[in-house]
Amino acid sequence: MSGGSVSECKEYLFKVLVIGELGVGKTSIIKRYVHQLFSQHYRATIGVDFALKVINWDSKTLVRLQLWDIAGQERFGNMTRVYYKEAVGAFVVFDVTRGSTFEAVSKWKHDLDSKVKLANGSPIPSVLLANKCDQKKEGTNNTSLMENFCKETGFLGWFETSAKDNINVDEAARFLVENILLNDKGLPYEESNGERIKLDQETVAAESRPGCC
Ligand SMILES: Nc1nc2c(ncn2[C@@H]2O[C@H](COP(=O)(O)OP(=O)(O)OP(=O)(O)O)[C@@H](O)[C@H]2O)c(=O)[nH]1
Repeated sequence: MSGGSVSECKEYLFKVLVIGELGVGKTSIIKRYVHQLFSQHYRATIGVDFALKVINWDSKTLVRLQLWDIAGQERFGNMTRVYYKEAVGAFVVFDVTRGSTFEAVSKWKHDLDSKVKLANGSPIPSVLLANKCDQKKEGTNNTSLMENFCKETGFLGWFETSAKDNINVDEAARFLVENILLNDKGLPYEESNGERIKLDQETVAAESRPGCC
């Protein structure tokens, strides 16, 4: 009897945080990524919300990306330590139309790095999202400034995103997952088995998983 193909398949559950100031578009980015939806209507997130994206990464790897949408109003409170626990990656989001939200990025990054680490003590991989780029003033090019900022603050990289126009959302997620997989620190799904985090069924959207494993 031939065998082995099932056991060769790896499944991961990655907890990824989405943090940043109030109203920068955290919920919208997740909605765009998971449901391909966008709404102009603003409803502040209270506490934390979850969404799940299942990615057939390749023929042997399935990634369950659990996105934790942490309300901007939860800023640096005691609860963030609880929310951050066991995260293996993060997006820090700011709104390109509001400078104050960019100024707050360093604080979010510092808060993140002080509260969660990889098993080897390194900061978890994080990516900076300059959201609402559909509203960016024409002719502004901050590429070198942003690259320097990422180097100084320890972000792996940055993307201009628009949840509204679906710009770079998938690309940013792919980039982060690639880096998380390099660390390979996610728990194999069998070990975590859904017990670690109870998902709110109403906010969970799982894609079907054709073809993999
Ligand atoms: N033009 C534009 N508007 C956006 C974009 N992303 C989000 N918005 C709008 O910005 C507002 C806030 O978006 P949310 O996704 O609720 O922001 P949030 O960061 O989750 O807010 P909190 O949960 O309160 O911290 C909403 O009115 C969205 O429609 C974008 O890429 N472009």
